[in-house]
Order: sequence, then C-alpha cells, then structure tokens
Amino acid sequence: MSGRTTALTPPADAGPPVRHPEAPAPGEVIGAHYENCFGCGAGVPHGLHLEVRAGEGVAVTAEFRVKEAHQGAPGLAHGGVLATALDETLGSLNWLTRVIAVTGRLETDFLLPVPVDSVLYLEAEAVAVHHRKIYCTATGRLGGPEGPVAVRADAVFIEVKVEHFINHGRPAEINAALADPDQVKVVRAFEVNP
Ligand SMILES: CCCCCCCCCCCCCC(=O)SCCNC(=O)CCNC(=O)[C@H](O)C(C)(C)COP(=O)(O)OP(=O)(O)OC[C@H]1O[C@@H](n2cnc3c(N)ncnc32)[C@H](O)[C@@H]1OP(=O)(O)O
Repeated sequence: MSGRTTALTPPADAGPPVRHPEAPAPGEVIGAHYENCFGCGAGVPHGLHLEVRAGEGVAVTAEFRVKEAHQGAPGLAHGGVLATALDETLGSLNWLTRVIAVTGRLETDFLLPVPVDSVLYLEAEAVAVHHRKIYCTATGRLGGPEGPVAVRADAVFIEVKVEHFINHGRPAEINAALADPDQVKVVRAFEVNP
C-alpha cells in the first residue's frame, strides 16, 4: 500500500474551486494549450480539435465531432477516444483557476454508443479542491446540450509545477515549446497565479 488516497469523492475538509480573476469570460474560447496536443492542438491531423469555451464559475463546454479516424467498432467512436475528449475538457478547467494540473485518475462510464459524424456536447465542472487535488466531473451528450448522456467521467487532477513537463518531456519537444513565445506566454499566465 502506498498510503495515497486516490478516491474520487472529495474529503470533508475540501474547499470550493476558485475562479481566477483574469479567467476567460463566460462564452470565450479557451485556446489550445499546445499545438501538438491530441485533444486540442491544430497541428495533429487526426486529433480531436476540441474547442473549449469558458462557462460560469469553474465550468467549461466543448464540442467534439467524431471522425472516421476515431473509430473503434465500425462506424462507432473508440472508447479511448471518448475518454480523451472527457479528459481534455476536464483539463481545460485548469485554465479558469490558472493552476497547472495533470490527470491523476479518470473514471469513465460509457452509456450509449457514439456514431461517427455525431457531435458530442461536453460539459465539465470542478467541484472541490483539497491541497493539490482538484475533483471534477464531466458529461458528453449526443447531438447537443439537451441530448442524451452518452459518456460521463469523474476525475482527480493533481497540481504540478511547470518543471513536471520540463523534467519528464522529451527534450526535442520541450526545447521547441520553450523557444516558442506563444507557448511561453501560456506558461507565464500560470506562473503569476497569486
Ligand atoms: C512547457 C510546456 C507546458 C505545458 C503546460 C500545460 C499542460 C497541461 C496538460 C493537460 C493535458 C490534459 C490532461 C492530461 O492528459 S495529463 C497526462 C496524463 N497524466 C499524467 O501523465 C500524470 C502522471 N502521473 C504523475 O506524474 C504523478 O503520479 C502525479 C504528478 C500525478 C502525482 O505525483 P506526485 O509525486 O507529484 O504527488 P504525490 O504522490 O505526492 O501525491 C500528491 C497528492 O495527489 C494524490 N494523488 C496522486 N496520484 C493520484 C492519483 N492517481 N489519483 C488520485 N489522487 C492521486 C495523492 O494521494 C496525494 O494526495 P494526498 O494523499 O496527500 O491527499
């Protein structure tokens, strides 16, 4: 036993997530955090190309159109791709709190098959924070905000420093990212987090 608590239910002394005063306004698109991110980057031809919008509080929405490259069974989205869409949407919540965090645990329910060409309407919300742990939840509805829930997830994200990426990432990509002024701007926004 490691002694780590990996439960998805926040402990009793967890606090509410706090929206950063300079977070994107509700309705505003939260840009991609990295051009080569499979979830949001424009530089990945078969990626999900999720465009996430800030919501009220610490919540976001996103739309994901399932493409042929995302199939598992014939004509249906792969479960791992759907989990990625949920993960990416949940990860975007950190842009509203301006905390850098990575997925520690992601528990996914697949409730309905999701056909190619359908649009999954995703909603995610942070529900609690306990030290470095951020508890959050997401749903994906078929067709639009009123559609039936096809997938859902609960997750715990763990706050990390930017060194997490510098120390663990492959040097070629890390060096390229650090040489890119737009990427550095993304990181700086987090470093001034009060
Ligand atoms: C330059 C480029 C910059 C780019 C920036 C933006 C990128 C954004 C990318 C976003 C992309 C989208 C998203 C992605 O795809 S993120 C990619 C997928 N995720 C990862 O790669 C994470 C890999 N894991 C790790 O690196 C470490 O295990 C981490 C950092 C997570 C913890 O190791 P660390 O040694 O630091 O921490 P600790 O062991 O002292 O634990 C600390 C606390 O956390 C709790 N805990 C730990 N693990 C888990 C768990 N599994 N479930 C629940 N809870 C867990 C633990 O119990 C403890 O709490 P407590 O018991 O004290 O209460």
